[in-house]
Amino acid sequence: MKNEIKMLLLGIGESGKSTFVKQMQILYKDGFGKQTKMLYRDAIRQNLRFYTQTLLEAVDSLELKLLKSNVYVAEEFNRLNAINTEGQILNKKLIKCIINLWADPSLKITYKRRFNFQIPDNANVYLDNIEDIAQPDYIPSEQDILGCRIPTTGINEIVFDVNNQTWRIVDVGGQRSERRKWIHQFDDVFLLIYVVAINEYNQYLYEDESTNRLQESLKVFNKISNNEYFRHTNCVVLFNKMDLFTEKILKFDLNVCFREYKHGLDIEKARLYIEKKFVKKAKNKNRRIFIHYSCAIYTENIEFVFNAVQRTVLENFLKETDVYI
Ligand SMILES: Nc1nc2c(ncn2[C@@H]2O[C@H](COP(=O)(O)OP(=O)(O)OP(=O)(O)O)[C@@H](O)[C@H]2O)c(=O)[nH]1
Ligand SMILES: [Mg+2]
Repeated sequence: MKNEIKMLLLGIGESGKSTFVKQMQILYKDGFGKQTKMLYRDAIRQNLRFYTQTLLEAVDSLELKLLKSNVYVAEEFNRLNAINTEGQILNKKLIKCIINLWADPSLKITYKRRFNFQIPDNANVYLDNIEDIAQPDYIPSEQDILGCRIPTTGINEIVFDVNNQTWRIVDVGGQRSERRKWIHQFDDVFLLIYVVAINEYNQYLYEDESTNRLQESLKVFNKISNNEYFRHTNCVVLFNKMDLFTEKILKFDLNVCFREYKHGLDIEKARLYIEKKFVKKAKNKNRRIFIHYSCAIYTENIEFVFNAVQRTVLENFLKETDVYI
């Protein structure tokens, strides 16, 4: 095989690229050291404060009312949040405020209507577990770390060996401002993985609240899959966040994203419809596009997907060498 296989992860912001890399760290390297865990602990606490602030702002914009007893709590939260600008600080008063606010029926309703504003679909997990996360001796578990959101700026790389093969996985930031850096990573890519958060069909971009996320992802895939650089590059489209998709698609129709879609609230039909939309974009029919579905926060699932990806690479490598025999 090759000395080193370079695999490039592309996809718009929040699709799950860095989560995939975290899984490689767990599966094929030595997981997370103490120092890294402490960095994630702080980031998780920051996530918690930010989610509460976002929900409070959304309560206002949706014109909902907090319980009378929580009006003061919200003011107190905003005051403390503004003083303690270091996001990782969760003192006792702040913790109490967050617990009370998260228990408020209006925050729960707001969270259910989250497609109207910007908050991740898994924000509830940390909010539900705030008491553990706030403990002074809290050390995040692997699962906590996999759920943590830190947008990538610049380039993030991981190199590891598996089955006598060295892999270099390159992860980039997917938000619009980050995408102009992508081109610097296009050389020598043996395998391109384009990650799509399939559940985001009713959400709008963080950086532009008038653009649907799945539409943006399709547009970016169109450019990438037809880019001269990748004319001969093996390409996997990874439809990620299947756990959130299967839950959401039974409640929210896909026609909010594709107006012509008329198959109703059906997981299989919606999944295949989206898959076809992506496959159709890749015009070069001499190169196969491989499709996989995933839930990047589950280690076993990503192990399974990565094994399948390795088989794909091996088969293609054999085909390529055939040509030279
Ligand atoms: N429930 C669920 N959450 C996921 C899944 N994959 C990723 N996430 C969460 O989605 C959020 C965004 O994931 P990231 O890996 O940071 O996304 P990214 O593509 O690296 O984003 P950028 O760095 O901004 O380009 C994180 O909070 C992850 O925990 C999934 O399959 N299911
Ligand atoms: Mg990232």
